[in-house]
Parts: sequence; C-alpha cells; structure tokens
Amino acid sequence: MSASPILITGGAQRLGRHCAERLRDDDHTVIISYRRERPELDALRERGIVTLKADFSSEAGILDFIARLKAETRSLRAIVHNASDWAPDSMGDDAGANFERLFRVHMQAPYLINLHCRELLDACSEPQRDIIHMTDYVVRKGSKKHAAYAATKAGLDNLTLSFAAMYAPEIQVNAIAPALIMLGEGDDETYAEKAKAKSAMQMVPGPGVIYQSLRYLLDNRYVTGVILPVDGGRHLR
Ligand SMILES: NC(=O)C1=CN([C@@H]2O[C@H](COP(=O)(O)OP(=O)(O)OC[C@H]3O[C@@H](n4cnc5c(N)ncnc54)[C@H](OP(=O)(O)O)[C@@H]3O)[C@@H](O)[C@H]2O)C=CC1
Ligand SMILES: Nc1nc2c(c(=O)[nH]1)N=C([C@H](O)[C@@H](O)CO)CN2
Repeated sequence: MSASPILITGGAQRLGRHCAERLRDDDHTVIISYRRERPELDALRERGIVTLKADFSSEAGILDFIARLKAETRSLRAIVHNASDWAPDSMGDDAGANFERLFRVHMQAPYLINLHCRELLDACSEPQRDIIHMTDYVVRKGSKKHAAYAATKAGLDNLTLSFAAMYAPEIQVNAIAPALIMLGEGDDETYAEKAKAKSAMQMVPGPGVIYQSLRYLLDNRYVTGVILPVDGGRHLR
C-alpha cells in the first residue's frame, strides 16, 4: 500500500468515485472531497477511503478545506482536481454569480490547493508525485450554452502548463481532457444518440477510460505539461 494518499476532489460520484474505488483496488490510500453528504459515501468509507467535506464556492471554503486536509495527512502522492460544475450559462441576474462559482471550483480551488499543498507532495517519500487537472475537450472549441464552464476549464488547462513549469522536476503536472464519458441522469436516448454522433468513436465509454488515463499519468515518470485528450476523436468530426 502506498504510504502517501492520493486526493481526488469531487470524488463522491461518477468519474471521481470510479477512480477512487479503482485506486483502492490498486492498493493506494485515498482521500476524496465531497460537497453534499449522502448514503453512498458510507460504502467508500467502509473501503477505508477518507472523505473530507469541501465547498469550493468561496475562497474561505477552499482555504478551510486545505487546513482540514493538512490536519488529515502530512503528505500526498497525487492530487486529482476533479470537482466540477457543468452549469449552463445563465442569461439572468445571476450570470455573474454563475461565472464566479465556476471560476472558483475550476480555477481558484486548483490554484490555491496546488500552491498550499505543494509541501504535502514534497513530503511524499515516493519518487513520483503528480497533479492532474480534469479539464474538457470543450476548451478547444468553446460552447454556445456553457461558455462560463468552457472558459473556466480553459483557465484550468492553462494552469496545467504553468504549474508543470513551476513544479518540475519534483512534481509532474498534467491534464485529462475528456469529451462525453458518462451521460447525466436526465439524458434521454435522443440526447445520447446526438452526443455519440459528435465523436468518431460514436460511443459513451464510461469512467473506465478515465481511470486508464489517470493510471498512465501516475505510472509515467517522463510526462509533464501534457493535456491528454480522452474524447473519442471529437476533433475528427
Ligand atoms: N462526465 C463527463 O462526460 C465529462 C466529465 N468531464 C470532467 O470530468 C470530471 C468528472 O466529471 P463528472 O464525474 O461527470 O463530474 P460531476 O458533475 O459528477 O461533479 C463531480 C463532483 O464535483 C463536486 N462539486 C461541484 N461543485 C463543487 C464545489 N463548488 N465545491 C466542491 N465540490 C464541488 C460535486 O460534489 P457534490 O456531488 O458532493 O455536490 C460532484 O460530486 C469533471 O471535472 C468534469 O468537468 C469532462 C468532460 C466530460
Ligand atoms: N462536471 C461535469 N462536467 C461535465 C459533465 C458532467 O456531467 N459534469 N458532462 C459533460 C458532457 O458529457 C459533455 O461532454 C457532453 O458533450 C461535460 N462536462
């Protein structure tokens, strides 16, 4: 079992949960952050996954999480910035608040956690330490309905390059840029067919392809500053 835990933010469900469970299968110690308590968290706790509550919608909330993370562990093997809000653009009075909320979870939280938790990665006794940002294919093309989401993910994309340069050679910093991986609960067959048609592979692969990508980055000592597309060939359509 690796001595230093791997942190996955937003690990209570979907891709983050899948990766947390697979990391436990691969004998890593794991810490996840969650925003909302729910019964499903108990199964993760029963597997020895440490769950820390976190709300990244304010700087104070981000800094409070960092303080509690530092009280929980003295070192980290890796940090996976997975927490995210796929909120559509608002055209009403809350457009600014919507943008700010997405800025905080997609950009300010990774930025402050990377800065304040470098010491935890440096304290890891293993030769490789990683930071992985979950971005999105949409960074390349923008979005008519999720412009704030795409812009703040683009900021996270760029932070990958800055932190890779700042933290080399001790810490590797990379991003995974997915396109459609999992459908949402409310997505019907019509949406699914339209979404599948957007990529050359024409499929909804499920979270396994993300864990394969995370595993590649965690196991490769010579990759940093890379944005790894996992998008079924969206750019080919
Ligand atoms: N699913 C897909 O097909 C795709 C996913 N991605 C990216 O991959 C990653 C995982 O996707 P997916 O599993 O669908 O993500 P989810 O939409 O399920 O979000 C993951 C978690 O983020 C947490 N979260 C959201 N806002 C905040 C906040 N302000 N503070 C703290 N936590 C917050 C939520 O916590 P809680 O539930 O406790 O409120 C949620 O469980 C994301 O970064 C996403 O942008 C990119 C392209 C496609
Ligand atoms: N935080 C999230 N980000 C994204 C999600 C999601 O469910 N949560 N889903 C998508 C879509 O699958 C999109 O890629 C379909 O084209 C994007 N980001």
